[in-house]
Order: sequence, then C-alpha cells, then structure tokens
Amino acid sequence: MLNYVQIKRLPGNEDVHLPQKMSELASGFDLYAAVEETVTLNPGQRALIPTGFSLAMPAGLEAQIRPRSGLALKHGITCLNTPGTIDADYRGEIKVLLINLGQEPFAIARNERIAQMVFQTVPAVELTIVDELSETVRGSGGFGHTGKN
Ligand SMILES: O=c1ccn([C@H]2C[C@H](O)[C@@H](COP(=O)(O)OP(=O)(O)OP(=O)(O)O)O2)c(=O)[nH]1
Ligand SMILES: [Mg+2]
Repeated sequence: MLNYVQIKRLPGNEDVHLPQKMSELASGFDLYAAVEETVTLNPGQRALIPTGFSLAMPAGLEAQIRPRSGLALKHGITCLNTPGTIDADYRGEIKVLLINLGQEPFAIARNERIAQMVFQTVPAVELTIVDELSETVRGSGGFGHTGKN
C-alpha cells in the first residue's frame, strides 16, 4: 500500500533539494543539509543540522533519521540519537543531530547529503496495567543471560 506523506519546503530553502531516494528500492530518502553557511564539526562535536522542510504523515507512520554508512565509515560522522524519531504529529522542521566521532574536522556544506529518512509503521498500542505478567522460560534473564555462544 502506498502511503501519502505531505512535504512542505520552508521559506528560504528553494535551492535545497527535497529528500530523495537514490535508487529505485532504497529504504531511505537521503536528506540534504539546509545550513546557510558551511558548518564544521570538530572531532567530538555535535550540531543540529536543518533540512529546510516539514512533514505531515498519516497516523500510524513515523519517520526515522538514520546515518549514512559512507559518512560513518570514511569520516566518523553519525547521528547521535540514531534512529531519530519523527512523530506523525510533528510539524516543525526536520533536523538531523550529527556528531563527529572521527579524528578530523568535517565540513557540512549546504545541499550536502547528511543522513537518510526511513518511514516505518507504528502499531497502535494501549498499555494495560496488571499486577502479574504472563510467565515465560526466559523470565527476567537478560543482558547476556544466555551466554556467549
Ligand atoms: O532526529 C530528530 C529527532 C527528533 N526531531 C523532531 C521530530 C520529533 O517529533 C520531535 C521530538 O523528538 P523526540 O521525541 O525524539 O525528542 P524529545 O526530547 O522527546 O522531545 P519532545 O519532548 O518534543 O518529544 O523532534 C527531529 O527533527 N530530528
Ligand atoms: Mg519525545
């Protein structure tokens, strides 16, 4: 089923590319930096990078902001809060929280592809408060409980 998501270019960003799939079956739409001037991230530094657009998606969808593996591999650039969560009722500008985990400064220019946006379905869930939970074999074992191999 095709989901229709509305996208609005924000004023002053007519020159910034809208999110784009770079291949036919790509999961993500690549996101372009809408920085007014080049932003340089020094090693260990983070910055909130604007994209120049907002979205309205139907209830039951979310968008995730994920790193680009090429930037991560070559430059140590990733999304600090990956995957970033875009709520269906958010109407503000989509922003990308990048961090430089590399060893060299990294410059982010306007219209550079900085991250990708993947849409996901979110099941409708209502929490039901109970006194006892159903039993399982695992029980409360976790965090390496099943061993190494
Ligand atoms: O990488 C991101 C993450 C979030 N957002 C926007 C959309 C999202 O709907 C909103 C809130 O994000 P989140 O719930 O992750 O942040 P919060 O710290 O819980 O803020 P809030 O109290 O506003 O929900 O911020 C972005 O633009 N980029
Ligand atoms: Mg929140």
